[in-house]
Amino acid sequence: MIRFFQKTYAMSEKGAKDLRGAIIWTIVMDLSFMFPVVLGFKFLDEYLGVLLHASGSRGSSILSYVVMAFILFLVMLIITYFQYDSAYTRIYEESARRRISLAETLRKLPLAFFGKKDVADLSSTIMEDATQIEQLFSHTVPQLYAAIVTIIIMGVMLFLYNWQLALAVFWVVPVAALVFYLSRKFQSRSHVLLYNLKRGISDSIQEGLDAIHEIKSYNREEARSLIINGELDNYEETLIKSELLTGALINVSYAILKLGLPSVILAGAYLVSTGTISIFTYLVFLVVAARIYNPIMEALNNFAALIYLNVRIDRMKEMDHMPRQEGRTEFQPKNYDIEFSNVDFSYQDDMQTLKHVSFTAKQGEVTALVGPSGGGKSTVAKLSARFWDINNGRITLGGEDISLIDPETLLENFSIVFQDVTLFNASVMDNIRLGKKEASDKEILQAAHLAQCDDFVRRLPQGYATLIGENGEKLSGGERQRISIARAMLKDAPIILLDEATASLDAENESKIQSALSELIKNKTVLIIAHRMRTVSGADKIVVIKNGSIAETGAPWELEKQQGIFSSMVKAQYQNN
Ligand SMILES: Nc1ncnc2c1ncn2[C@@H]1O[C@H](COP(=O)(O)OP(=O)(O)OP(=O)(O)O)[C@@H](O)[C@H]1O
Repeated sequence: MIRFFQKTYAMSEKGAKDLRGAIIWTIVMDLSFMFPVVLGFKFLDEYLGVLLHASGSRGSSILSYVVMAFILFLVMLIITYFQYDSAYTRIYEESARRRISLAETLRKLPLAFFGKKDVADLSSTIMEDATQIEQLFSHTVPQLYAAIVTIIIMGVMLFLYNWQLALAVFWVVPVAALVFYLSRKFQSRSHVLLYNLKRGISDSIQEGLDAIHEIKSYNREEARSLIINGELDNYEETLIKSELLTGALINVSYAILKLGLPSVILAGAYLVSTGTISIFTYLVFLVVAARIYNPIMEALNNFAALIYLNVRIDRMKEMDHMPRQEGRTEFQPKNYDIEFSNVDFSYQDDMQTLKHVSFTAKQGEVTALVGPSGGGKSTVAKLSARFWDINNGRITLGGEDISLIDPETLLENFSIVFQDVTLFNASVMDNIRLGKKEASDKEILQAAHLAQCDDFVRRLPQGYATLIGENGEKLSGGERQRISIARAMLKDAPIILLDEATASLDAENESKIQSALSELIKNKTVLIIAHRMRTVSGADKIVVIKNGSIAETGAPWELEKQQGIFSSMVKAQYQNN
């Protein structure tokens, strides 16, 4: 049973055990709700038995019934407490565990996985889905399983008591369940459809918000609204259709269940008239028939909710089964040379991005990746830090295969300065501190100074304590980049990955960043994505990447002599300047 719950509901072992406990307590609670009915019948049997089936005998006093009722009330109270504790407290604990485990999964996914589209989707899986699931687990699931077991127990007891009337009570249940079962396929399909539509809408909204500047500057607000409105209309239409059909099927099931009571009335009256059963038995079944269909309807309702749960659980399982990046957490390389040997890589199955890429970026040297746009420079740089795992070949750091090293451990050795700097709505100081969380204020100020941040920070209202807005919106591109360089300085990792995209900066800013960078890269393994040939002349080694393959490699002066791609790029750039 534990295994079944773990597999079906993507639960931890402890969570599955707690769910079993919640179900057992809910069964006990459901059965305990029959205590007053049983006591009532015993009372009726004793006091009115003579009238009903000529066998009553007054054994107990009314006071003893009051005492028994009080004791039963206390027992029911205790049972309800345990049911509450098992269904709510523990299931919510499992929910917390589930969220933590999803967050852990995210940590182990390749960095490249976190495209903008997926981030909206992932946060909705962690927050919204996990909340829905926790509600279903605390209410629906224990109630459903408990209702099934309770109804079976009561059914067996009623059949043993009188099979003809039990048949009159229960014939409707399999028929109603059959209608429900037949509708299950439809419900399940429409829930998957609705869920995916909803995910699509949140992606579109997220995308719209992310690109709000572009949308406004190109006057695309109306077109964008039309797209989102269209998606919302489609969702609404599908939702109404699904609700109508699901509602209709559920109501057919309810209507069938409602035939149960008239069946008992008719069959009971007939059996009493033929003297097959006593009026007392008839009464018992009438009371049972009046009470039993509500829990069955509830069970059917819960069953419908469970179908919805499955869609969400499947999404969680999908996340759980995504390929994770794992590896050794101890890593002491003998040096920091990065070596690519025959590396093949593709983002999508049908398109190879890198083909047989081999080169070495040596420690203490600057290796510049150059080549036409879209050739694969950024891809090579990111692969060296294991943002993705490669398809073929080997990438080593200090002779050790990086695919065997835990990505977080590996990244401790990298300082990365890319074009798209991410800043947080915190102070300048705290944004730089991201490079080394235990750094003292003095170290941070030193790194900021080296990265030429002092002059622009001085102009900010509270200096280094100024909050810089969502993703540093109050700063210019060059200022953001210098903060990113300060972070890298502070981290002082042995390998530097640098996207030297400073072409958009003015001359003063550019020279400041260049001097900051020259401080940063001293004595490190430096892999630089170079856009300007001027800066590349100082590199120790050039690797020209074109169409995903290495076209040329060597020292700048060697390549200039070859009159190949590199030399024509250098010439083209000088002609343009
Ligand atoms: N996340 C991604 N998913 C799918 N394809 C991608 C992804 N990132 C890059 N590509 C594709 O891989 C190829 C190489 O891209 P890459 O960014 O490595 O080139 P690049 O040489 O750095 O270009 P640029 O100089 O313009 O920055 C391109 O065809 C690009 O469209």
